[in-house]
Amino acid sequence: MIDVHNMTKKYGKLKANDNINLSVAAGELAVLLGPNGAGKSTLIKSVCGLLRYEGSITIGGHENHTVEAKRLLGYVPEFPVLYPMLTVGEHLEFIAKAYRLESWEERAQELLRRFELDDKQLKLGKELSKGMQQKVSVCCALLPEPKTVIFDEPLVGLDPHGIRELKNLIARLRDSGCALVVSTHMIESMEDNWDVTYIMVKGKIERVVRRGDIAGQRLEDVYFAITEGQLQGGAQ
Ligand SMILES: Nc1ncnc2c1ncn2[C@@H]1O[C@H](COP(=O)(O)OP(=O)(O)OP(=O)(O)O)[C@@H](O)[C@H]1O
Repeated sequence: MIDVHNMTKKYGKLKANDNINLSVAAGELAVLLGPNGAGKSTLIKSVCGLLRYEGSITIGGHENHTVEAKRLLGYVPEFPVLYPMLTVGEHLEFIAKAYRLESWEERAQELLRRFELDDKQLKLGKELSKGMQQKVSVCCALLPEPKTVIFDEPLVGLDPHGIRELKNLIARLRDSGCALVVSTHMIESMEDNWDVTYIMVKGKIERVVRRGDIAGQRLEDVYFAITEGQLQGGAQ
């Protein structure tokens, strides 16, 4: 569903993403790990068509800037961007109209209930706390029932109820055949559900780890072995 092929993104002379190859199939959850500045958000923004890059990125076989690709893709950014003067309910209505959804109201209510926002529907974007904004951002991304969803640090700022709900929702999306990418520093939060993990260091994919490859080991331990080894390697 998501295919990144020989993708490089430069900011001036800096290669924030250096010849990245990544592939996520339907029903697969890919975790993206890496130290601060490794290039995770740059990769995610490139996949979502928000940055220019060299190489190729397709979603469901469609070049990622096409309408067909965008219809398949949901994106939960690291920092939620809401319209300050739209209410919570109006955000969902806006998405429904933009995607020309039919019979969306029931789903919208279910999403809002799940994240305890059903009594906040008349609140304006600018009146919401950071965590509430994050929850609205998740509801907006999932309302069109995308076949691929990309989450950039989705659990940051959520309360314990929100964290549990989002983790359950991510597991359900995976079971229902969605291709998922989750970038996170909270490695333990994904221990139960991941299929493949891409570990990024200094703009490159340093290691691709499949669950079966590390039987008995914790993902966190694998991560430190690779990234701390790299830091020592970098000093050579
Ligand atoms: N708009 C920009 N202009 C110039 N350099 C940028 C820009 N955005 C990111 N960078 C640089 O690109 C590199 C990768 O940044 P990126 O935000 O992708 O890392 P990250 O892995 O998501 O980090 P974090 O875990 O801190 O969110 C960093 O060196 C960063 O300074």
